[in-house]
Amino acid sequence: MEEGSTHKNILKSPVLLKYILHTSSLPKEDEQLKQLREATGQKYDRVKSLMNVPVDEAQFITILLKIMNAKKTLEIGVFTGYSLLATALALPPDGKVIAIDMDREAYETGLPFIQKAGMEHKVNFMQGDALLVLNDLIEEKHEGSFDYVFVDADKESYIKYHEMVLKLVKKGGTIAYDNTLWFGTVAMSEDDEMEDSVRHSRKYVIEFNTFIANDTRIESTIVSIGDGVTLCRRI
Ligand SMILES: C[S@@+](CC[C@H](N)C(=O)[O-])C[C@H]1O[C@@H](n2cnc3c(N)ncnc32)[C@H](O)[C@@H]1O
Repeated sequence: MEEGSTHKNILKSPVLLKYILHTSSLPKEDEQLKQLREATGQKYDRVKSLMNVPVDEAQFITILLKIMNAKKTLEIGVFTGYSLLATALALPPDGKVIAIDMDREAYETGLPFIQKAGMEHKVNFMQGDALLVLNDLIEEKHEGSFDYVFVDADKESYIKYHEMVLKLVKKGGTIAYDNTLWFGTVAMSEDDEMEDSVRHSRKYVIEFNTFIANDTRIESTIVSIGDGVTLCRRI
């Protein structure tokens, strides 16, 4: 199978994606990440499996976390844990990632690979609705303490997550929002053809992108990797 063809990617040239992956000094894909993706593909249908972040995006997250010297991180939207394991692997030995998802079964599908990679001690999985768990974290005095937050859950709630995450991330810290180019549809016309499921969340992604572009509490840019990642720096 052509490399990259199983991944959701805004970059439409598989040849260029292959070049990028083979011309980076980071390992293309950790063995346990590879196995986690394969196990996800065996358990879930193709559409669901595509929820794992693509390889080039995971590499981008890896280098970002290392450049930042990130230690305390948060993830909203774990699924089977591809971005979670990539994050844990990039953190120093005493690094931590609090990982929130309502779906424990999906997390447990990926857990054996997190364990085999020797990363379980860095992960604190919290099952529940993300808004409620974030509220608990704020009440439990985690305010202003996270170096990095990755948001990859329901697009309808991105603006609400943003308000809560702004309380949790430290000044100068980074927030990354996944899927903000939404298959490229954010720049398409309302009348263009697209699947109903894509059209449904597109509206929320566009609202979120406009909101972020006008939020003076952060600096932000949209990076055209994966399905689009909005990087924010809390001022
Ligand atoms: C796109 S997937 C995450 C993919 C993951 N980052 C990866 O790389 O494998 C989105 C996840 O968000 C979770 N989710 C959606 N809405 C949620 C909510 N309100 N609270 C907690 N988790 C939620 C879903 O259960 C799903 O597992």
